[in-house]
Amino acid sequence: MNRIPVTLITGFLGAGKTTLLSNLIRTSRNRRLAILVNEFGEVSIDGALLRDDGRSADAEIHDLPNGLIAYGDDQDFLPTLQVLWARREQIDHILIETSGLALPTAVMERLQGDDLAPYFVLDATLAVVDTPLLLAGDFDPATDGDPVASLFRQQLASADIVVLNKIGGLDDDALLDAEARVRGLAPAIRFIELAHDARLDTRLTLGLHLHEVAGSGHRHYGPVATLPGLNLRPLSDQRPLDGHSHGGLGAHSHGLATHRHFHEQDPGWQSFTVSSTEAQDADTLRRALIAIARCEPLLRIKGFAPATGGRLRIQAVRSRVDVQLQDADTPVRPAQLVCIGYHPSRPRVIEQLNELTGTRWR
Ligand SMILES: Nc1nc2c(ncn2[C@@H]2O[C@H](COP(=O)(O)OP(=O)(O)OP(=O)(O)O)[C@@H](O)[C@H]2O)c(=O)[nH]1
Repeated sequence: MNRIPVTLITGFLGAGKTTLLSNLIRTSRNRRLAILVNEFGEVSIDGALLRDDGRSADAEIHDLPNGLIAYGDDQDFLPTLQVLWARREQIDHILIETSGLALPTAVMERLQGDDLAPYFVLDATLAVVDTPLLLAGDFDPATDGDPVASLFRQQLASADIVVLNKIGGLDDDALLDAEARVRGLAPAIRFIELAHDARLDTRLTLGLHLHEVAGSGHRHYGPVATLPGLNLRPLSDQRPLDGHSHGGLGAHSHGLATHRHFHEQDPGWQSFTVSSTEAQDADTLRRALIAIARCEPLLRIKGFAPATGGRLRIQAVRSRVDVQLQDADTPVRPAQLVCIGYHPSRPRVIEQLNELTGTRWR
């Protein structure tokens, strides 16, 4: 029985995961793809973007609303995979985009559990990196336990492949510097790939079989027993995955219950949606969002807004804000902006949007 290969795409907020996926869908016409998109925030923007791009003809998109896909209380992951397995004749490969605030290890663990391992096989885990932000030191820890730096590092450490994205305009020295930083943060990374404009060759991305061992049914991710140089075995009451290494912690063993704490969301990370029914002017909105991103602890803003002659598509990563007018026949709907940050204030964002755009937000 052929298992369905699964590729995980992880990476910090705004690194370019959805853009990369969109490009992969477009260039993988010979593979039938199922895409699971998992976002932090109650409104799904990424699934809409993938569908909107009109490139999803050969791919089916599933939005998974729980920002922590496959974590302890996620009720959607298993049923979704069961549905996909039931339709396996129509699916060649599954791609899962984790939220920018999740670790991929929860999915990796679930895939290797007894209920899924006979049917699915992890192909590879890719971590997408916003290279200019990496080079600017935005992921260097500001303080001990800095939430951005520590999540970024754990995401890299969980991956097989790091994809350096947004590299247009970077010279060789900058790329070597980025590679050295990645290797310093995650020495066990197997490959580093360069994505020009969020484009990767599908041959370097899908069908890599990085987690298969010839001649055996399947192997578990990172069991202590197979860590290089370690002659350890999982304890008798542990499943093999219980002993694995987390970024920065080194190899260690612990039970599944203790394991959970690594996957719990830091409550400081918050997402909220602001909306407006009034038409927005692209330039005014862009300037307003730049000003807001500079004074509020927001790391990501994305969504849509109505405008005269069409609708605006808004994408902001920190204070880099992109507002694009899309053609008039896309349906106009109330503006919905998903804002994600570390202890951001919704009332302050609304107050500033009202003031800076001259329109009413709530
Ligand atoms: N210049 C440039 N911009 C890029 C590239 N890749 C993505 N972007 C832009 O970066 C922004 C975020 O891209 P997304 O693909 O939505 O990022 P993401 O990682 O899916 O974001 P979250 O799901 O919110 O974590 C968008 O404005 C993209 O157009 C790239 O290679 N070069």
